[in-house]
Amino acid sequence: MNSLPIIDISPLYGDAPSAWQSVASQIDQACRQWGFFYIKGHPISPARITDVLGHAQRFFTLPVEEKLKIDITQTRHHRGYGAVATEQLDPAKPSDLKETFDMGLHLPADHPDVLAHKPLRGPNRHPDLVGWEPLMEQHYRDMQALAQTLLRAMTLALGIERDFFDTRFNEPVSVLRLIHYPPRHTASSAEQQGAGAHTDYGCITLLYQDAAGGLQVRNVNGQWIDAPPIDGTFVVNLGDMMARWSNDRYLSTPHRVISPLGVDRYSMPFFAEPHPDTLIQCLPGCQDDAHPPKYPTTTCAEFLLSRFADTYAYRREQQAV
Ligand SMILES: O=C(O)CCC(=O)C(=O)O
Ligand SMILES: [Fe+2]
Repeated sequence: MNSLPIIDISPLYGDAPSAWQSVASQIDQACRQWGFFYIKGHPISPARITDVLGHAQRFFTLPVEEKLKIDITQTRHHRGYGAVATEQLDPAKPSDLKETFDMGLHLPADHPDVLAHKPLRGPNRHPDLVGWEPLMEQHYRDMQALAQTLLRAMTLALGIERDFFDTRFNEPVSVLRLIHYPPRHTASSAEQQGAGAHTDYGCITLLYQDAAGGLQVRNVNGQWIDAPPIDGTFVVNLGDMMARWSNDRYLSTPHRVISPLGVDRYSMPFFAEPHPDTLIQCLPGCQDDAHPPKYPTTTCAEFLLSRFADTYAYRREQQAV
């Protein structure tokens, strides 16, 4: 249990339907043992990654007043820039040493959910940088498609209808996040972590990380294992909604980021989360007399909002008014 599995998902893009079964069973095993794995053979090109990363670096080097023009704490629908220490993933540690940009599905002002002031629904808030908006909107769509391909493979392992997730990811609340971890300067400053230990909230997360390193995953024996950058891969992990859906057959595993000494780190997680009204309840194949449902039924939006309130002080303040 010292290194994460690497799964080649290129057969999911070929013509042989039987290849799906083999990829699905590798994913199934990784989800049960780790809740974490790498994928290679995915369709997101290296040129795209370089382009998005270059834009992220350009954005994060802007003066903070410029970035705060799209301050996430001034929104109710979770879009825009989060300055250093906006988020505290581990309540036992200081706030995280990272800055972020979050975007979701762009919904215009006249969309029924926006008119009804539904939480997490609304327009994206992009910085005013040439080429930014079309690139990020395209990347969001491509990451969503990749997530849904993986989820379709997972339906084979979970024994549910092939389109189970597709129907639930209509107008999803998935988030594409860009993160900059400023360098840590002394070994003792490890106390303030880049990202404190946490589990993800959603369904699955696809993470690109640059070459700096620092991501760690807690294995089933409670040891922290490095998840080093591997060229051409994404790190995939399951979030709490998938653990709930699968009655903990699939693991939502704690992880954290220790910022490397003296170097900046950039990463880009894509959090795949379904339509806000989706019921998160134990799947039929994941329960029996010996394994009754462990979690009460909730909805995607209700669950996400309660987790956001745990990690963001500004959201607790918003909910109090
Ligand atoms: O930046 C990373 O490598 C991981 C970030 C993370 O775990 C998160 O944002 O949920
Ligand atoms: Fe995470």
